[in-house]
Amino acid sequence: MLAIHALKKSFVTPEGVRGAVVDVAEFALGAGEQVALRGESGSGKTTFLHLIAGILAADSGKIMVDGAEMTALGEAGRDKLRAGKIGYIFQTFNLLQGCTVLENVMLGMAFGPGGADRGRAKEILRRVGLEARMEHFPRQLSTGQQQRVAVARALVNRPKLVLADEPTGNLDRRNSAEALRLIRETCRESGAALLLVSHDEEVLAQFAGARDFAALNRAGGMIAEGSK
Ligand SMILES: Nc1ncnc2c1ncn2[C@@H]1O[C@H](COP(=O)(O)OP(=O)(O)OP(=O)(O)O)[C@@H](O)[C@H]1O
Repeated sequence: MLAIHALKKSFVTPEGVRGAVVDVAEFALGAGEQVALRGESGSGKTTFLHLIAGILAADSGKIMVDGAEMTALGEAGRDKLRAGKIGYIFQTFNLLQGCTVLENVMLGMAFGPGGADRGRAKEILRRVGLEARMEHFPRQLSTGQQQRVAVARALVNRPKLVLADEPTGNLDRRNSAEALRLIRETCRESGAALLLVSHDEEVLAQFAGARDFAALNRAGGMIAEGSK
């Protein structure tokens, strides 16, 4: 489902210093597999997930997603591959405040393989328990409900791979447990693989054998002060 080989990404700081942020030799995820990575702030985890999703272009290396090579594509090709195969759940939800719950989910479908499908959007919103909230705006929802919209948007296109970046970081303990359960259940139901990154030990404890992203990433994430 996901295979990564010799993946590298560096950034140039405003001071003109180039530093390696991601350097991952090998990483793989099987179809339907659920894996958690323990990643501290600054470890490069968001950059890693953005590379997999094709939001960022890699400097070198290879990322294969469901048989397609993300790293061989330009920006438009990466956007298309992401829309077709990947769902992304952000810590900050990334909902459009001027759009209703239903519109937020339908926008997520607009670039997907089947185009916008109101019936499917409603079905997934019912699945996450937001049947009565479809015409509400994000600000009218609790944070836990907003994250459920984000989960629905990530899953609406039936992606093969779901990436979750600190998905419970803005939720209290009860909502966090609920959101995690919902993410795992909906991924399982739709056969999507799940790659979740978090520093929350309670979240990580729910996954058998959560791995340290720091052990995987030879670059160590943070660009060191004064490094060249
Ligand atoms: N576009 C960019 N230009 C320059 N440096 C960047 C850029 N994006 C990220 N970085 C740097 O790369 C390093 C890792 O950032 P990243 O966002 O991947 O960390 P993270 O592990 O997700 O941390 P956090 O949880 O705090 O977001 C940081 O030192 C950051 O300053």
